[in-house]
Amino acid sequence: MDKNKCECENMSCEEGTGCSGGCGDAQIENDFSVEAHKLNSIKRVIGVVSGKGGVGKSLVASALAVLSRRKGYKVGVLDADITGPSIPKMFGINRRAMSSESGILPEKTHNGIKIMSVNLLLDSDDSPVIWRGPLISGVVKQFWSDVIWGDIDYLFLDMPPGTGDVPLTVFQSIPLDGIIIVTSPQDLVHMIVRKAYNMAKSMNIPVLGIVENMSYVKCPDCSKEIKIFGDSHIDDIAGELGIEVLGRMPIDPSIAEACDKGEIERLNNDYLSGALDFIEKNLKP
Ligand SMILES: Nc1ncnc2c1ncn2[C@@H]1O[C@H](COP(=O)(O)OP(=O)(O)OP(=O)(O)O)[C@@H](O)[C@H]1O
Repeated sequence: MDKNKCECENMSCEEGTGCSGGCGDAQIENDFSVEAHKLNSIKRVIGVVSGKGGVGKSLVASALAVLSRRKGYKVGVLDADITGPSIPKMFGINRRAMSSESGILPEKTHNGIKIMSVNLLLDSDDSPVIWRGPLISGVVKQFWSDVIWGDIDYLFLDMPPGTGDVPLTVFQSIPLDGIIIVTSPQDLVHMIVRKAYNMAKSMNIPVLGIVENMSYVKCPDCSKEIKIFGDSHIDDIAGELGIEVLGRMPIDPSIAEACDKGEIERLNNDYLSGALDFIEKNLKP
């Protein structure tokens, strides 16, 4: 078989890039893993992914970190969304990260969540990151190998959006214990979720489940739930793929306000508490 032309039907397999999904001759080497920093003891690594941008992936990663910290776990958030880093802003962090002879030190939030993001290394928050894929992947690897996370029970990875080259390299570089797919209710959702699911499966990474964001908005006067994007298909998709629906979040102005003010740690809702219960049960630190 022509090595540049894979005839399998694996969704992450593109002509010229080879196949990562187990189709014989055209299989590419899929282990680009890097060693974690020697001072790190990270028990569980959970990737939060989305098939496309803007669906609330960073919000879900941050909210899960906040909930698990409240339960007393040692928690970190690795912002692997290098071209659209939003984690520091959600936590109200605008300091620059420090380094020591041994490595880079993550910043700590008010409640003690450790954060690393490219925004903590740039001169200013609004400097654009106009780098190509390999450079971006290199930075994510450094966040794993050069950052002194120390002892962490749960490290949440805010993955780069989509199912292209960069998220693929992150999948291959960092030993993920599982991923959570974030989506919004819309017609394309079947295809988008399946793509993210197939990508994780082709890397042998367990898919923990799906979180649906922006499921509805509650009328402030009559509390009626209005489905702005139409009916949800998330149960059908989850059933088809044999995975769990871990939570549904409405469009909630208090969430948007907390994110904008950098006060996500003050949010008090239980939209994702079921998701954390599931994680605790299935991925004990
Ligand atoms: N359920 C919600 N209710 C209110 N606001 C929301 C909700 N979900 C997301 N938002 C708002 O949308 C913004 C963008 O969300 P977020 O950064 O999590 O998306 P993303 O999927 O990570 O985007 P990207 O893929 O571009 O990085 C948040 O900062 C927040 O203000």
